[in-house]
Amino acid sequence: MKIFSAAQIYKADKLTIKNQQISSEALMERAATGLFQWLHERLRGTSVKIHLFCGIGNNGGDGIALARHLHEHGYNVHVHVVNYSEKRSKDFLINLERLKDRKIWPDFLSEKSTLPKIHESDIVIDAIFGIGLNREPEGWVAHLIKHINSSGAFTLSVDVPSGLYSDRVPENLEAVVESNYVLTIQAPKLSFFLPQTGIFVNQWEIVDIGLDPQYLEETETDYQFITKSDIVPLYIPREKFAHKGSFGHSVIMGGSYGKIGAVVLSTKASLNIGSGLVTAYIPECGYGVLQTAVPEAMVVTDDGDDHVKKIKIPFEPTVIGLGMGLGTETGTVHAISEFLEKNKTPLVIDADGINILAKQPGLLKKLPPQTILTPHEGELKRLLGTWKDDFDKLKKTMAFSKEHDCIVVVKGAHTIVIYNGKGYINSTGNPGIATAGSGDVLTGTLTGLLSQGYPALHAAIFGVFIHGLAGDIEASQKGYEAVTASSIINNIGNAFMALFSTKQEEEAPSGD
Ligand SMILES: NC(=O)C1=CN([C@@H]2O[C@H](COP(=O)(O)OP(=O)(O)OC[C@H]3O[C@@H](n4cnc5c(N)ncnc54)[C@H](OP(=O)(O)O)[C@@H]3O)[C@@H](O)[C@H]2O)[C@@H](O)CC1
Ligand SMILES: Nc1ncnc2c1ncn2[C@@H]1O[C@H](COP(=O)(O)OP(=O)(O)O)[C@@H](O)[C@H]1O
Ligand SMILES: [K+]
Repeated sequence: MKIFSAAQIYKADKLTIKNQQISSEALMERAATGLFQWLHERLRGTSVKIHLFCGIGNNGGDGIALARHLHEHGYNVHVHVVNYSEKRSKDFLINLERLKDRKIWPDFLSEKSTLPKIHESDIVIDAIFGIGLNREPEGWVAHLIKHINSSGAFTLSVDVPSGLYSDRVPENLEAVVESNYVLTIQAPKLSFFLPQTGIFVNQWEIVDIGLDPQYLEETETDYQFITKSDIVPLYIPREKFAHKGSFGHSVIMGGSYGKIGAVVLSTKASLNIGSGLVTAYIPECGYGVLQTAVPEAMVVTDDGDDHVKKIKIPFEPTVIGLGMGLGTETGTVHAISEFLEKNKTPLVIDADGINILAKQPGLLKKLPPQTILTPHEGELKRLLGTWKDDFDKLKKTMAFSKEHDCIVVVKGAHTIVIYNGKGYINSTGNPGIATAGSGDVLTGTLTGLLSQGYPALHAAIFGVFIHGLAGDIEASQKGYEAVTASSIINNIGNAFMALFSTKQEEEAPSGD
Protein backbone atom coordinates (compact mmCIF):
# COMPACT_ATOMS: atom_id res chain seq x y z
CA MET A 1 0.00 0.00 0.00
CA LYS A 2 1.53 3.28 -1.08
CA ILE A 3 2.16 6.09 1.36
CA PHE A 4 1.62 9.29 -0.59
CA SER A 5 3.04 12.65 0.44
CA ALA A 6 0.63 15.53 1.07
CA ALA A 7 1.71 17.08 -2.25
CA GLN A 8 0.88 13.86 -4.10
CA ILE A 9 -2.55 13.69 -2.45
CA TYR A 10 -3.31 17.28 -3.47
CA LYS A 11 -2.27 16.36 -7.02
CA ALA A 12 -4.48 13.26 -7.01
CA ASP A 13 -7.29 15.49 -5.77
CA LYS A 14 -6.90 17.89 -8.70
CA LEU A 15 -6.63 15.10 -11.28
CA THR A 16 -9.70 13.36 -9.90
CA ILE A 17 -11.74 16.52 -10.19
CA LYS A 18 -10.55 16.93 -13.79
CA ASN A 19 -10.76 13.33 -14.98
CA GLN A 20 -13.98 12.34 -13.23
CA GLN A 21 -15.52 15.74 -13.94
CA ILE A 22 -16.73 16.22 -10.43
CA SER A 23 -16.50 19.24 -8.17
CA SER A 24 -14.18 19.44 -5.19
CA GLU A 25 -17.26 19.73 -3.05
CA ALA A 26 -18.50 16.38 -4.41
CA LEU A 27 -15.17 14.86 -3.43
CA MET A 28 -15.60 16.26 0.06
CA GLU A 29 -19.04 14.70 0.10
CA ARG A 30 -17.49 11.30 -0.68
CA ALA A 31 -15.18 11.74 2.29
CA ALA A 32 -18.04 12.81 4.57
CA THR A 33 -20.21 9.91 3.42
CA GLY A 34 -17.41 7.43 4.14
CA LEU A 35 -16.84 8.94 7.56
CA PHE A 36 -20.54 8.88 8.33
CA GLN A 37 -20.98 5.26 7.27
CA TRP A 38 -18.12 4.18 9.51
CA LEU A 39 -19.61 5.96 12.51
CA HIS A 40 -23.21 4.98 11.80
CA GLU A 41 -22.31 1.26 11.57
CA ARG A 42 -20.86 1.48 15.05
CA LEU A 43 -23.15 3.95 16.80
CA ARG A 44 -26.42 2.70 15.30
CA GLY A 45 -28.35 5.79 16.25
CA THR A 46 -27.36 6.03 19.93
CA SER A 47 -28.02 9.37 21.63
CA VAL A 48 -24.43 9.92 22.73
CA LYS A 49 -23.30 13.53 22.55
CA ILE A 50 -20.99 14.08 19.59
CA HIS A 51 -18.73 17.15 19.58
CA LEU A 52 -17.38 18.02 16.16
CA PHE A 53 -14.40 20.37 16.29
CA CYS A 54 -13.99 21.71 12.77
CA GLY A 55 -11.29 23.97 11.36
CA ILE A 56 -11.93 26.38 8.49
CA GLY A 57 -10.13 24.51 5.70
CA ASN A 58 -11.12 21.34 3.91
CA ASN A 59 -10.45 19.15 6.93
CA GLY A 60 -12.97 21.31 8.77
CA GLY A 61 -15.22 21.05 5.69
CA ASP A 62 -15.15 17.27 6.00
CA GLY A 63 -16.19 17.64 9.63
CA ILE A 64 -19.01 20.07 8.85
CA ALA A 65 -20.36 17.82 6.09
CA LEU A 66 -20.17 14.86 8.45
CA ALA A 67 -22.15 16.85 11.05
CA ARG A 68 -24.93 17.29 8.50
CA HIS A 69 -25.13 13.56 7.80
CA LEU A 70 -25.15 12.77 11.51
CA HIS A 71 -27.86 15.35 12.17
CA GLU A 72 -29.99 13.97 9.34
CA HIS A 73 -29.84 10.57 11.02
CA GLY A 74 -30.92 11.96 14.36
CA TYR A 75 -27.60 12.09 16.16
CA ASN A 76 -26.98 14.53 18.98
CA VAL A 77 -24.37 16.78 17.34
CA HIS A 78 -22.60 19.85 18.72
CA VAL A 79 -20.53 21.67 16.13
CA HIS A 80 -17.66 23.92 17.18
CA VAL A 81 -15.87 25.87 14.46
CA VAL A 82 -12.27 26.45 15.42
CA ASN A 83 -11.88 29.86 13.87
CA TYR A 84 -8.12 29.99 13.57
CA SER A 85 -8.06 31.99 10.33
CA GLU A 86 -10.26 34.21 8.19
CA LYS A 87 -9.20 32.27 5.09
CA ARG A 88 -12.07 29.80 5.01
CA SER A 89 -12.03 27.28 2.18
CA LYS A 90 -14.76 27.38 -0.46
CA ASP A 91 -16.00 23.88 0.33
CA PHE A 92 -15.98 24.57 4.04
CA LEU A 93 -18.26 27.57 3.41
CA ILE A 94 -20.60 25.60 1.15
CA ASN A 95 -20.99 22.96 3.83
CA LEU A 96 -21.40 25.53 6.57
CA GLU A 97 -24.32 27.05 4.64
CA ARG A 98 -25.87 23.60 4.21
CA LEU A 99 -25.62 23.06 7.92
CA LYS A 100 -27.24 26.39 8.68
CA ASP A 101 -30.01 25.56 6.19
CA ARG A 102 -30.80 22.67 8.49
CA LYS A 103 -30.93 25.01 11.44
CA ILE A 104 -27.76 23.82 13.04
CA TRP A 105 -25.80 26.72 14.46
CA PRO A 106 -22.22 25.97 15.29
CA ASP A 107 -20.49 27.89 18.02
CA PHE A 108 -17.46 29.77 16.77
CA LEU A 109 -14.42 29.35 18.96
CA SER A 110 -11.71 31.98 19.03
CA GLU A 111 -8.99 33.09 21.39
CA LYS A 112 -11.46 34.57 23.86
CA SER A 113 -14.01 31.76 23.90
CA THR A 114 -14.76 29.61 26.89
CA LEU A 115 -13.96 26.06 25.98
CA PRO A 116 -16.93 23.72 25.67
CA LYS A 117 -17.38 21.10 28.35
CA ILE A 118 -16.58 17.63 27.09
CA HIS A 119 -17.73 14.70 29.17
CA GLU A 120 -15.75 11.48 29.29
CA SER A 121 -18.67 9.59 27.78
CA ASP A 122 -19.04 12.02 24.82
CA ILE A 123 -17.49 11.44 21.42
CA VAL A 124 -15.12 13.95 19.86
CA ILE A 125 -14.70 14.25 16.11
CA ASP A 126 -11.44 16.02 15.41
CA ALA A 127 -11.50 17.88 12.08
CA ILE A 128 -9.42 20.91 13.03
CA PHE A 129 -6.37 20.48 10.81
CA GLY A 130 -5.65 17.94 8.09
CA ILE A 131 -2.70 17.60 5.75
CA GLY A 132 -2.77 21.37 5.17
CA LEU A 133 -1.11 22.02 8.55
CA ASN A 134 2.02 23.98 7.72
CA ARG A 135 2.96 25.65 11.00
CA GLU A 136 2.46 25.13 14.70
CA PRO A 137 -1.07 25.84 15.96
CA GLU A 138 -1.44 29.12 17.81
CA GLY A 139 -1.50 29.11 21.60
CA TRP A 140 -5.27 29.10 22.04
CA VAL A 141 -5.72 26.29 19.49
CA ALA A 142 -3.01 24.31 21.25
CA HIS A 143 -4.90 24.94 24.48
CA LEU A 144 -8.12 23.62 22.91
CA ILE A 145 -6.29 20.51 21.74
CA LYS A 146 -4.99 19.94 25.27
CA HIS A 147 -8.56 20.37 26.51
CA ILE A 148 -9.74 17.65 24.08
CA ASN A 149 -6.90 15.35 25.10
CA SER A 150 -7.63 15.71 28.79
CA SER A 151 -11.36 15.09 28.38
CA GLY A 152 -11.00 11.31 28.26
CA ALA A 153 -13.65 11.21 25.51
CA PHE A 154 -13.28 8.81 22.58
CA THR A 155 -11.65 10.86 19.85
CA LEU A 156 -11.96 10.13 16.17
CA SER A 157 -9.71 12.16 13.88
CA VAL A 158 -10.51 12.98 10.30
CA ASP A 159 -7.56 12.23 7.98
CA VAL A 160 -4.85 12.91 10.59
CA PRO A 161 -4.80 13.79 14.28
CA SER A 162 -4.96 17.59 14.22
CA GLY A 163 -1.57 19.11 14.87
CA LEU A 164 0.28 16.17 13.30
CA TYR A 165 2.18 16.81 10.08
CA SER A 166 2.45 14.01 7.56
CA ASP A 167 6.20 14.42 7.17
CA ARG A 168 7.78 16.07 10.17
CA VAL A 169 7.73 16.06 13.94
CA PRO A 170 5.67 18.85 15.57
CA GLU A 171 7.62 21.21 17.83
CA ASN A 172 4.96 21.22 20.52
CA LEU A 173 3.87 17.65 21.14
CA GLU A 174 1.13 18.88 23.48
CA ALA A 175 -0.60 20.59 20.56
CA VAL A 176 -1.45 17.33 18.80
CA VAL A 177 -4.72 15.48 19.21
CA GLU A 178 -4.27 12.05 20.79
CA SER A 179 -6.61 10.05 18.59
CA ASN A 180 -8.26 6.82 19.52
CA TYR A 181 -9.01 6.24 15.88
CA VAL A 182 -8.01 7.98 12.67
CA LEU A 183 -10.10 7.67 9.54
CA THR A 184 -7.57 8.67 6.96
CA ILE A 185 -8.53 9.79 3.48
CA GLN A 186 -7.41 7.40 0.72
CA ALA A 187 -3.98 6.44 2.09
CA PRO A 188 -2.10 6.36 5.40
CA LYS A 189 0.48 9.05 6.12
CA LEU A 190 4.16 8.43 6.89
CA SER A 191 3.93 10.00 10.36
CA PHE A 192 1.55 7.23 11.49
CA PHE A 193 4.41 4.75 11.55
CA LEU A 194 7.31 6.49 13.27
CA PRO A 195 7.81 6.30 17.03
CA GLN A 196 7.85 10.07 17.67
CA THR A 197 4.65 10.77 15.72
CA GLY A 198 2.88 7.40 15.58
CA ILE A 199 2.04 7.69 19.28
CA PHE A 200 -0.83 10.02 18.35
CA VAL A 201 -2.42 7.35 16.15
CA ASN A 202 -3.82 4.50 18.15
CA GLN A 203 -5.63 2.81 15.26
CA TRP A 204 -6.33 3.91 11.73
CA GLU A 205 -8.43 2.93 8.80
CA ILE A 206 -8.80 4.19 5.26
CA VAL A 207 -11.78 6.03 3.86
CA ASP A 208 -11.61 5.41 0.13
CA ILE A 209 -12.85 8.44 -1.80
CA GLY A 210 -12.03 7.04 -5.24
CA LEU A 211 -9.14 9.31 -6.18
CA ASP A 212 -7.88 8.93 -9.75
CA PRO A 213 -6.92 5.23 -9.94
CA GLN A 214 -4.41 5.71 -12.74
CA TYR A 215 -2.53 8.38 -10.80
CA LEU A 216 -2.52 6.24 -7.66
CA GLU A 217 -1.30 3.23 -9.64
CA GLU A 218 1.43 5.00 -11.59
CA THR A 219 2.80 7.35 -8.99
CA GLU A 220 5.93 6.17 -7.24
CA THR A 221 6.12 6.84 -3.55
CA ASP A 222 9.16 6.91 -1.27
CA TYR A 223 7.40 4.70 1.28
CA GLN A 224 5.09 1.72 1.17
CA PHE A 225 3.11 0.06 3.92
CA ILE A 226 3.68 -3.66 3.43
CA THR A 227 0.63 -5.87 3.88
CA LYS A 228 -0.21 -9.46 3.04
CA SER A 229 -1.04 -8.64 -0.58
CA ASP A 230 2.49 -7.27 -1.08
CA ILE A 231 4.05 -10.32 0.56
CA VAL A 232 2.29 -13.26 -1.09
CA PRO A 233 3.76 -12.54 -4.56
CA LEU A 234 7.29 -12.61 -3.12
CA TYR A 235 6.95 -16.20 -1.95
CA ILE A 236 9.04 -18.77 -3.83
CA PRO A 237 7.09 -22.05 -3.96
CA ARG A 238 8.91 -25.30 -3.22
CA GLU A 239 9.19 -27.67 -6.13
CA LYS A 240 8.19 -31.29 -5.79
CA PHE A 241 11.57 -32.70 -6.80
CA ALA A 242 13.61 -30.25 -4.77
CA HIS A 243 16.14 -31.59 -2.27
CA LYS A 244 17.83 -29.99 0.69
CA GLY A 245 20.64 -28.77 -1.53
CA SER A 246 18.08 -26.70 -3.41
CA PHE A 247 17.55 -24.52 -0.35
CA GLY A 248 21.11 -23.53 0.33
CA HIS A 249 23.47 -23.76 3.23
CA SER A 250 23.27 -21.06 5.89
CA VAL A 251 26.04 -20.33 8.32
CA ILE A 252 25.10 -18.65 11.56
CA MET A 253 28.23 -17.10 13.01
CA GLY A 254 28.31 -15.66 16.50
CA GLY A 255 28.14 -16.49 20.17
CA SER A 256 30.52 -16.00 23.05
CA TYR A 257 30.64 -17.34 26.61
CA GLY A 258 27.21 -16.58 28.15
CA LYS A 259 25.66 -15.67 24.79
CA ILE A 260 25.49 -18.95 22.94
CA GLY A 261 21.69 -18.83 23.11
CA ALA A 262 21.66 -16.06 20.50
CA VAL A 263 23.17 -18.48 17.97
CA VAL A 264 20.76 -21.24 19.00
CA LEU A 265 17.84 -18.91 18.25
CA SER A 266 19.19 -17.74 14.88
CA THR A 267 20.04 -21.29 13.87
CA LYS A 268 16.59 -22.58 14.73
CA ALA A 269 14.93 -19.68 12.91
CA SER A 270 17.02 -20.31 9.82
CA LEU A 271 15.90 -23.95 9.81
CA ASN A 272 12.28 -23.06 10.48
CA ILE A 273 12.11 -20.59 7.61
CA GLY A 274 13.34 -23.34 5.29
CA SER A 275 17.10 -23.20 4.86
CA GLY A 276 18.28 -26.56 3.41
CA LEU A 277 21.31 -26.90 5.67
CA VAL A 278 22.42 -24.81 8.61
CA THR A 279 25.83 -24.74 10.24
CA ALA A 280 26.46 -22.81 13.42
CA TYR A 281 29.93 -21.29 13.61
CA ILE A 282 30.71 -20.67 17.28
CA PRO A 283 33.50 -20.62 19.87
CA GLU A 284 34.38 -23.98 21.35
CA CYS A 285 32.44 -23.40 24.59
CA GLY A 286 29.10 -23.57 22.75
CA TYR A 287 29.61 -26.92 21.06
CA GLY A 288 27.63 -29.09 23.47
CA VAL A 289 24.83 -26.55 23.75
CA LEU A 290 24.35 -26.24 20.01
CA GLN A 291 24.48 -29.96 19.30
CA THR A 292 21.93 -30.62 22.03
CA ALA A 293 19.61 -27.70 21.41
CA VAL A 294 19.48 -27.98 17.62
CA PRO A 295 20.14 -31.53 16.42
CA GLU A 296 19.24 -30.53 12.85
CA ALA A 297 22.19 -28.13 12.67
CA MET A 298 25.86 -28.85 12.08
CA VAL A 299 28.46 -27.11 14.18
CA VAL A 300 31.91 -25.79 13.32
CA THR A 301 33.92 -24.45 16.24
CA ASP A 302 36.38 -21.61 16.16
CA ASP A 303 39.87 -21.86 17.66
CA GLY A 304 38.69 -19.55 20.44
CA ASP A 305 37.24 -21.15 23.52
CA ASP A 306 35.14 -18.27 24.90
CA HIS A 307 34.87 -16.12 21.82
CA VAL A 308 35.49 -16.22 18.08
CA LYS A 309 39.12 -15.39 17.27
CA LYS A 310 40.14 -17.02 13.99
CA ILE A 311 37.51 -17.69 11.35
CA LYS A 312 37.91 -20.75 9.14
CA ILE A 313 34.85 -22.12 7.35
CA PRO A 314 35.76 -25.44 5.71
CA PHE A 315 33.15 -25.16 2.91
CA GLU A 316 31.45 -22.55 0.74
CA PRO A 317 28.17 -21.45 2.37
CA THR A 318 25.30 -19.86 0.44
CA VAL A 319 24.93 -17.08 3.00
CA ILE A 320 26.30 -16.10 6.39
CA GLY A 321 24.32 -14.45 9.17
CA LEU A 322 26.74 -12.97 11.65
CA GLY A 323 27.00 -10.99 14.82
CA MET A 324 24.49 -12.45 17.31
CA GLY A 325 26.05 -12.74 20.77
CA LEU A 326 29.47 -12.36 19.16
CA GLY A 327 30.89 -9.87 21.65
CA THR A 328 33.49 -7.25 20.82
CA GLU A 329 36.64 -8.74 22.38
CA THR A 330 39.74 -7.46 20.64
CA GLY A 331 40.43 -10.92 19.21
CA THR A 332 36.90 -11.16 17.82
CA VAL A 333 37.04 -7.70 16.25
CA HIS A 334 40.31 -8.67 14.62
CA ALA A 335 38.92 -11.99 13.36
CA ILE A 336 35.77 -10.41 11.90
CA SER A 337 37.79 -7.64 10.23
CA GLU A 338 40.13 -10.17 8.67
CA PHE A 339 37.15 -12.26 7.55
CA LEU A 340 35.27 -9.30 6.02
CA GLU A 341 38.36 -8.15 4.13
CA LYS A 342 38.23 -11.33 2.02
CA ASN A 343 34.65 -12.57 2.21
CA LYS A 344 32.49 -12.68 -0.94
CA THR A 345 29.57 -14.72 0.47
CA PRO A 346 26.26 -12.80 0.90
CA LEU A 347 25.81 -11.54 4.45
CA VAL A 348 23.22 -10.62 7.02
CA ILE A 349 24.86 -8.63 9.80
CA ASP A 350 23.31 -8.00 13.22
CA ALA A 351 24.19 -6.89 16.73
CA ASP A 352 27.95 -7.02 17.47
CA GLY A 353 28.61 -7.51 13.77
CA ILE A 354 27.14 -4.03 13.29
CA ASN A 355 29.01 -2.69 16.31
CA ILE A 356 32.28 -3.88 14.76
CA LEU A 357 31.40 -2.15 11.46
CA ALA A 358 30.67 1.02 13.44
CA LYS A 359 34.11 0.81 15.07
CA GLN A 360 35.84 0.12 11.77
CA PRO A 361 33.80 1.92 9.09
CA GLY A 362 36.49 1.11 6.50
CA LEU A 363 35.04 -2.43 6.48
CA LEU A 364 31.78 -1.14 5.01
CA LYS A 365 33.52 -0.89 1.64
CA LYS A 366 34.34 -4.59 1.78
CA LEU A 367 30.77 -5.81 2.21
CA PRO A 368 29.26 -7.77 -0.69
CA PRO A 369 26.57 -5.83 -2.59
CA GLN A 370 23.15 -5.83 -0.94
CA THR A 371 24.40 -6.99 2.43
CA ILE A 372 21.51 -6.86 4.89
CA LEU A 373 22.15 -4.97 8.15
CA THR A 374 19.57 -5.32 10.93
CA PRO A 375 20.25 -2.60 13.51
CA HIS A 376 17.99 -1.58 16.36
CA GLU A 377 18.03 2.16 17.13
CA GLY A 378 21.12 1.98 19.32
CA GLU A 379 23.12 0.09 16.71
CA LEU A 380 21.90 2.39 13.95
CA LYS A 381 23.13 5.40 15.94
CA ARG A 382 26.55 3.81 16.22
CA LEU A 383 26.59 3.40 12.44
CA LEU A 384 25.18 6.77 11.40
CA GLY A 385 25.80 9.11 14.30
CA THR A 386 22.90 11.09 15.73
CA TRP A 387 19.83 12.38 13.93
CA LYS A 388 17.47 15.29 14.50
CA ASP A 389 14.26 13.27 14.54
CA ASP A 390 12.66 10.14 13.09
CA PHE A 391 12.30 11.65 9.61
CA ASP A 392 15.94 12.72 9.61
CA LYS A 393 16.86 9.22 10.77
CA LEU A 394 15.19 7.76 7.66
CA LYS A 395 16.87 10.28 5.36
CA LYS A 396 20.27 9.50 6.82
CA THR A 397 19.65 5.75 6.62
CA MET A 398 18.69 6.08 2.97
CA ALA A 399 21.91 7.97 2.24
CA PHE A 400 23.95 5.36 4.12
CA SER A 401 22.23 2.50 2.30
CA LYS A 402 22.94 4.16 -1.06
CA GLU A 403 26.57 4.88 -0.24
CA HIS A 404 27.31 1.32 0.81
CA ASP A 405 24.80 -0.54 -1.37
CA CYS A 406 23.35 -2.27 1.65
CA ILE A 407 19.82 -3.02 2.77
CA VAL A 408 19.16 -1.53 6.20
CA VAL A 409 16.43 -3.09 8.30
CA VAL A 410 15.58 -0.41 10.88
CA LYS A 411 13.99 -2.48 13.63
CA GLY A 412 11.16 -1.19 15.78
CA ALA A 413 7.41 -1.35 16.27
CA HIS A 414 7.07 -0.75 12.54
CA THR A 415 10.31 -2.14 11.16
CA ILE A 416 11.34 -0.27 8.02
CA VAL A 417 13.44 -1.87 5.29
CA ILE A 418 15.47 0.78 3.49
CA TYR A 419 17.01 0.29 0.06
CA ASN A 420 17.59 2.29 -3.09
CA GLY A 421 15.88 5.42 -1.83
CA LYS A 422 12.73 3.60 -0.74
CA GLY A 423 11.31 2.55 2.61
CA TYR A 424 9.13 -0.53 3.14
CA ILE A 425 7.17 -0.24 6.36
CA ASN A 426 6.13 -3.47 8.01
CA SER A 427 2.55 -3.94 9.18
CA THR A 428 2.93 -7.03 11.40
CA GLY A 429 4.27 -7.34 14.94
CA ASN A 430 3.24 -6.24 18.41
CA PRO A 431 4.85 -5.05 21.64
CA GLY A 432 5.14 -8.69 22.78
CA ILE A 433 7.99 -9.07 20.30
CA ALA A 434 10.00 -6.53 22.29
CA THR A 435 11.69 -9.40 24.12
CA ALA A 436 15.20 -10.79 24.44
CA GLY A 437 16.42 -12.66 21.41
CA SER A 438 13.66 -11.72 18.99
CA GLY A 439 16.22 -9.83 16.90
CA ASP A 440 18.37 -12.99 16.73
CA VAL A 441 15.33 -14.82 15.39
CA LEU A 442 14.92 -12.15 12.73
CA THR A 443 18.54 -12.49 11.59
CA GLY A 444 18.18 -16.26 11.30
CA THR A 445 14.95 -15.78 9.37
CA LEU A 446 16.53 -13.43 6.83
CA THR A 447 19.60 -15.65 6.49
CA GLY A 448 17.41 -18.68 5.80
CA LEU A 449 15.48 -16.82 3.10
CA LEU A 450 18.65 -15.68 1.33
CA SER A 451 19.86 -19.25 1.48
CA GLN A 452 16.76 -20.36 -0.45
CA GLY A 453 17.41 -17.88 -3.22
CA TYR A 454 15.16 -14.98 -2.25
CA PRO A 455 16.61 -11.76 -3.70
CA ALA A 456 18.06 -9.75 -0.80
CA LEU A 457 15.42 -7.00 -0.76
CA HIS A 458 12.61 -9.54 -0.95
CA ALA A 459 14.20 -11.61 1.80
CA ALA A 460 14.32 -8.55 4.06
CA ILE A 461 10.73 -7.43 3.41
CA PHE A 462 9.29 -10.96 3.46
CA GLY A 463 11.27 -12.07 6.52
CA VAL A 464 10.36 -9.03 8.59
CA PHE A 465 6.68 -9.58 7.76
CA ILE A 466 6.73 -13.31 8.64
CA HIS A 467 8.67 -12.66 11.86
CA GLY A 468 6.08 -10.10 12.99
CA LEU A 469 3.18 -12.32 11.93
CA ALA A 470 4.62 -15.25 13.90
CA GLY A 471 4.76 -12.94 16.94
CA ASP A 472 1.18 -11.82 16.30
CA ILE A 473 -0.07 -15.41 16.17
CA GLU A 474 1.69 -16.19 19.44
CA ALA A 475 0.35 -13.02 21.09
CA SER A 476 -3.19 -13.78 19.95
CA GLN A 477 -3.02 -17.04 21.89
CA LYS A 478 -0.91 -16.09 24.91
CA GLY A 479 -0.99 -12.31 25.24
CA TYR A 480 1.92 -9.93 24.73
CA GLU A 481 3.85 -10.68 27.89
CA ALA A 482 4.30 -14.39 27.23
CA VAL A 483 5.77 -13.96 23.75
CA THR A 484 9.35 -15.24 23.76
CA ALA A 485 11.90 -15.43 20.98
CA SER A 486 11.52 -19.23 20.94
CA SER A 487 7.77 -18.95 20.60
CA ILE A 488 8.22 -16.70 17.57
CA ILE A 489 10.35 -19.44 15.96
CA ASN A 490 7.68 -22.02 16.77
CA ASN A 491 5.10 -19.91 14.96
CA ILE A 492 7.02 -19.34 11.73
CA GLY A 493 5.19 -22.31 10.22
CA ASN A 494 1.83 -20.94 11.36
CA ALA A 495 2.74 -17.60 9.84
CA PHE A 496 3.30 -19.27 6.46
CA MET A 497 -0.02 -21.07 6.85
CA ALA A 498 -1.75 -17.77 7.64
CA LEU A 499 -0.20 -16.23 4.56
CA PHE A 500 -1.70 -18.89 2.36
CA SER A 501 -4.86 -19.60 4.29
CA THR A 502 -7.73 -20.06 1.84
CA LYS A 503 -10.14 -18.69 4.41
CA GLN A 504 -11.98 -15.82 2.79
CA GLU A 505 -10.70 -12.93 4.80
CA GLU A 506 -10.58 -9.44 3.47
CA GLU A 507 -7.40 -7.56 3.90
CA ALA A 508 -8.41 -4.66 6.06
CA PRO A 509 -6.62 -1.50 4.93
CA SER A 510 -5.91 -0.49 8.49
CA GLY A 511 -3.45 -0.80 11.28
CA ASP A 512 -2.63 -0.14 14.89
N1 LIG B 1 -8.03 14.40 -1.87
C1 LIG B 1 -8.13 14.45 -0.58
O1 LIG B 1 -7.33 13.87 0.12
C2 LIG B 1 -9.21 15.23 0.02
C3 LIG B 1 -9.00 15.79 1.26
N2 LIG B 1 -9.95 16.35 1.97
C4 LIG B 1 -9.65 16.99 3.25
O2 LIG B 1 -8.91 18.18 3.06
C5 LIG B 1 -7.90 18.25 4.03
C6 LIG B 1 -6.85 19.23 3.63
O3 LIG B 1 -7.51 20.47 3.58
P1 LIG B 1 -6.74 21.85 3.42
O4 LIG B 1 -5.75 21.74 2.33
O5 LIG B 1 -7.78 22.87 3.25
O6 LIG B 1 -5.96 22.00 4.78
P2 LIG B 1 -6.41 21.91 6.32
O7 LIG B 1 -5.58 20.88 6.94
O8 LIG B 1 -7.86 21.84 6.47
O9 LIG B 1 -5.90 23.34 6.86
C7 LIG B 1 -6.54 24.51 6.40
C8 LIG B 1 -5.60 25.69 6.26
O10 LIG B 1 -5.13 26.11 7.50
C9 LIG B 1 -3.96 26.91 7.34
N3 LIG B 1 -3.04 26.53 8.38
C10 LIG B 1 -2.11 25.54 8.36
N4 LIG B 1 -1.50 25.43 9.53
C11 LIG B 1 -2.07 26.37 10.34
C12 LIG B 1 -1.87 26.76 11.66
N5 LIG B 1 -0.95 26.17 12.44
N6 LIG B 1 -2.62 27.73 12.18
C13 LIG B 1 -3.56 28.36 11.42
N7 LIG B 1 -3.78 28.04 10.13
C14 LIG B 1 -3.04 27.06 9.61
C15 LIG B 1 -3.46 26.62 5.96
O11 LIG B 1 -3.68 27.76 5.14
P3 LIG B 1 -2.70 29.01 5.10
O12 LIG B 1 -3.12 29.91 6.24
O13 LIG B 1 -1.29 28.53 5.25
O14 LIG B 1 -2.94 29.64 3.76
C16 LIG B 1 -4.34 25.46 5.52
O15 LIG B 1 -4.56 25.44 4.15
C17 LIG B 1 -7.46 16.84 4.19
O16 LIG B 1 -6.73 16.62 5.36
C18 LIG B 1 -8.80 16.13 4.16
O17 LIG B 1 -9.37 16.11 5.45
C19 LIG B 1 -11.34 16.12 1.60
O18 LIG B 1 -12.06 17.32 1.67
C20 LIG B 1 -11.60 15.41 0.31
C21 LIG B 1 -10.49 15.41 -0.67
N1 LIG C 1 7.00 -2.39 20.17
C1 LIG C 1 7.34 -3.32 19.26
N2 LIG C 1 6.41 -3.81 18.44
C2 LIG C 1 6.74 -4.75 17.51
N3 LIG C 1 7.99 -5.27 17.36
C3 LIG C 1 8.94 -4.80 18.16
C4 LIG C 1 8.69 -3.82 19.15
N4 LIG C 1 9.85 -3.55 19.79
C5 LIG C 1 10.79 -4.35 19.22
N5 LIG C 1 10.25 -5.10 18.24
C6 LIG C 1 10.96 -6.09 17.39
O1 LIG C 1 11.73 -6.94 18.23
C7 LIG C 1 12.99 -7.22 17.63
C8 LIG C 1 14.07 -6.76 18.61
O2 LIG C 1 15.34 -6.93 18.08
P1 LIG C 1 16.64 -6.65 18.95
O3 LIG C 1 16.53 -5.33 19.62
O4 LIG C 1 17.82 -6.89 18.09
O5 LIG C 1 16.52 -7.77 20.06
P2 LIG C 1 17.58 -8.84 20.59
O6 LIG C 1 18.92 -8.16 20.54
O7 LIG C 1 17.16 -9.13 21.99
O8 LIG C 1 17.50 -10.02 19.71
C9 LIG C 1 12.99 -6.51 16.30
O9 LIG C 1 12.57 -7.39 15.28
C10 LIG C 1 11.96 -5.40 16.49
O10 LIG C 1 11.37 -4.99 15.29
K1 LIG D 1 -7.93 16.20 11.76
